Amino acid sequence: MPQLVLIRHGQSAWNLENRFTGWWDVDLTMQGVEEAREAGRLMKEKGLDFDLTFTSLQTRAIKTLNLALEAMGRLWLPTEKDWRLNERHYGGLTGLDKAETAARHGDEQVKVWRRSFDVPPPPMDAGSDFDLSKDRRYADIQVPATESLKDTIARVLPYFNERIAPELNAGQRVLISAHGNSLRALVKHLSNIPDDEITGLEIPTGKPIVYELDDQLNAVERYYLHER
Ligand SMILES: O=C(O)[C@H](O)COP(=O)(O)O
Repeated sequence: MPQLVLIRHGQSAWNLENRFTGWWDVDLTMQGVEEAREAGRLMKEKGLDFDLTFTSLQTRAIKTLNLALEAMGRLWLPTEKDWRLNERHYGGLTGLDKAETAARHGDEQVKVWRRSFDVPPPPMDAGSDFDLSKDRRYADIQVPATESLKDTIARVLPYFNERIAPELNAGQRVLISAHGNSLRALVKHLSNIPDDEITGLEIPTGKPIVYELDDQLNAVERYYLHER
């Protein structure tokens, strides 16, 4: 039975500061580092092991993966990094304080920007302090100006189908370290969750989610490892 584990990065500096982050490359806090190590210890203690790992091009997810693998004695495992596992791009909200933005635009509007399925936040202005279009890691792609969850799914899913699903089908045990919304995209697909329900799913930082999949890669079971 194919085995897939998903983990959202540990607490980041801007999770702590309550700022919209998206593609901006913030580091883990000390708590985030500890969450990642604890996730690795838990996976080892529960007897989980992997053959292949995948992550985004963002420091917080890469570090979470490495800290968890280190705790498992598995830093040597192969890792593929791809921008398509990045967090949803937060557009012009990037860097803003979530509470201040709600005070200015209202809770309802901020809820739409954060949790609607297909309404993207306002686009980022070219040349903004948080514009990553000239970042070397994105030299080969068009960096989005903003993304809804639907837009995020439109790049996460093809990547999953092209690069990850064939490995699962070949019997490889896979660990993916990514972000709240890129993981929502995957959970929506694997667990067949409707558009209007997926936005209610909150994924906590640093808690491994275990998927037991059937041969068509549909979820037989999905659970948080710390709850078993
Ligand atoms: O990008 C961010 O700010 C967070 O990682 C996820 O934000 P959200 O909870 O608003 O989707």
